[in-house]
Amino acid sequence: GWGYGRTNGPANWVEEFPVANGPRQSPINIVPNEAQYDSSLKPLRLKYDPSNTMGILNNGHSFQVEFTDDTDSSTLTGGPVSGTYRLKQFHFHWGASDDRGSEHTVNGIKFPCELHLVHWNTKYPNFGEAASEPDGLAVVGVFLKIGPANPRLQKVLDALDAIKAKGKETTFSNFDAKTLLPPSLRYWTYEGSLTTPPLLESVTWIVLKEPISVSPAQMAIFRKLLFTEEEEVPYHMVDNFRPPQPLKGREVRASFK
Ligand SMILES: C[C@]12CCc3c(ccc4cc(OS(N)(=O)=O)ccc34)[C@H]1CC[C@@H]2OS(N)(=O)=O
Ligand SMILES: [Zn+2]
Repeated sequence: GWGYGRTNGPANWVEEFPVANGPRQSPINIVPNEAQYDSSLKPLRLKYDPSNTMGILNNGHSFQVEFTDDTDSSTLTGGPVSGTYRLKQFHFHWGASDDRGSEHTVNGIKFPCELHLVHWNTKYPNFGEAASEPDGLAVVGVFLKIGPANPRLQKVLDALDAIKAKGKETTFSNFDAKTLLPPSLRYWTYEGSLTTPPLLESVTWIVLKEPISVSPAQMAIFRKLLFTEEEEVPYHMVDNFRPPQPLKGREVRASFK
């Protein structure tokens, strides 16, 4: 199956997923000077209920914290979207070293890690259905920048020992995803896709301008995870990011001047 290696990585995905060369692929390089300030963009409204936290899973490509999505208690509204989008999961992408790891870049700058909070449009019956609609998903991207250790991130990192190998999951409860957001919710937004197969072109991307901090020691904890299953030859889960894709004429809007 697909992965991030030399023979099954982002350059090969088009063989099985031809949409990889589609008109609205993600991630992209964001050039702030070319982003159009749009005064009609509304403030982003994120309301997360910690009691919706279900568990934490190593899916072999990243790890994700999953939320129950049967009510409107953890939602994204406002911002560039209309309607209500429910939080389904959040996950990360990171590098083998602190000089790379993010999917989106800013003026070509890579961050060591990028957080994605994945939400689906409640005008569709469920997450899977929404994922195949052009306005089905809204993903909030948050850059992580090397700095002081992030105490809110630490609660997630402390759970990783229990999900070291692909397919492992464990209980994880009462996590307030809001604590992973920076003070400012100023954002860039553009129409894009999933950044992993099936690369569906169903995502309204909302990339926050302000990063949150992560320490080098905390980055080392991400890198102890494995892409591989317990019985297999172990490969560390690192460099699980897709590089920026062609903009193909898309506009990137800014919620701020
Ligand atoms: C399409 C699907 C739902 C969404 C989804 C999928 C796969 C990879 C994904 C990667 C993401 O990561 S990212 N970096 O934010 O893009 C975000 C969402 C993803 C499948 C899984 C179930 C749905 O498939 S389905 N229709 O039920 O069979
Ligand atoms: Zn992602």
